Amino acid sequence: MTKLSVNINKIATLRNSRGGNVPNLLKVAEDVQKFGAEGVTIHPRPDERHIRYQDAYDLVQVVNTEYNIEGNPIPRFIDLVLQIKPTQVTLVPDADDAITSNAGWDTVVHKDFLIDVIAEFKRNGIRTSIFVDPVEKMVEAAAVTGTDRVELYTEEYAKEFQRGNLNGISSYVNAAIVADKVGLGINAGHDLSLDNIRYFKEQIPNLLEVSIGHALISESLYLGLENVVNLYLNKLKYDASTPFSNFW
Ligand SMILES: CC(=O)[C@@H](O)[C@H](O)COP(=O)(O)O
Ligand SMILES: NCC(=O)COP(=O)(O)O
Repeated sequence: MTKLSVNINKIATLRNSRGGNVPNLLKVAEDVQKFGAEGVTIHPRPDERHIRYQDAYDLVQVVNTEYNIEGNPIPRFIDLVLQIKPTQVTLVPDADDAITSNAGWDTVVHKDFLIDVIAEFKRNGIRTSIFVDPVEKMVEAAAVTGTDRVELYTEEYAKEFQRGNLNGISSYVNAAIVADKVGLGINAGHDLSLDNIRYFKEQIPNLLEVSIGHALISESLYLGLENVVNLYLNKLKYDASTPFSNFW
């Protein structure tokens, strides 16, 4: 079975744009789990432009499914993860100024560093995953680091799928076969959506988990828009000349 972990970064982005607590991040985390999501993902970045480090601590009270924390293992991030001890940590090599994650690890070049960080997380009972491009060599080298899983970076797949190129899946299928061979579990994420998720899952049956944020939150807006516009219209039906017109 493939677990769905909902990335709630975008909820924090929206909240931070006004400085208050709307939308309420903890309530959204509670709700997505109530609606069936099997995990909650956050990706705090050093500038805290969306998820704040304090959010990561606060979420501990409400995440009762799998808690996945993603990020670049700089010292502050490592400390945060070791204090919280989430279900899983996903290591992503993103630059401080990256708008979003834009590359997987070079697991060959960074092998020694990854071995050390992963050992530390695993000593603390935290499952580990490394964000990688669907490149066989990177998956093979990931296995050497001792990680439990890799997360396949799916932006390229999503782009090709949108162009109508179903062959865009082939490097992912190969990477998944290699991961299986070297004993790594397979997660996937980035730009997965209602449009492209089914084909991905069909082609990679041993997919353990997907983390989805940007599209899922956007789709929730689109799919909820009609309902909310109508709720407002109903509220506005009140007419002062017939004071009881809004009572039904
Ligand atoms: C690793 C990955 O692909 C996601 O964590 C993605 O980076 C989400 O982060 P943003 O919500 O900041 O785009
Ligand atoms: N690990 C991927 C993730 O958490 C969500 O990425 P996206 O759906 O926001 O592109």
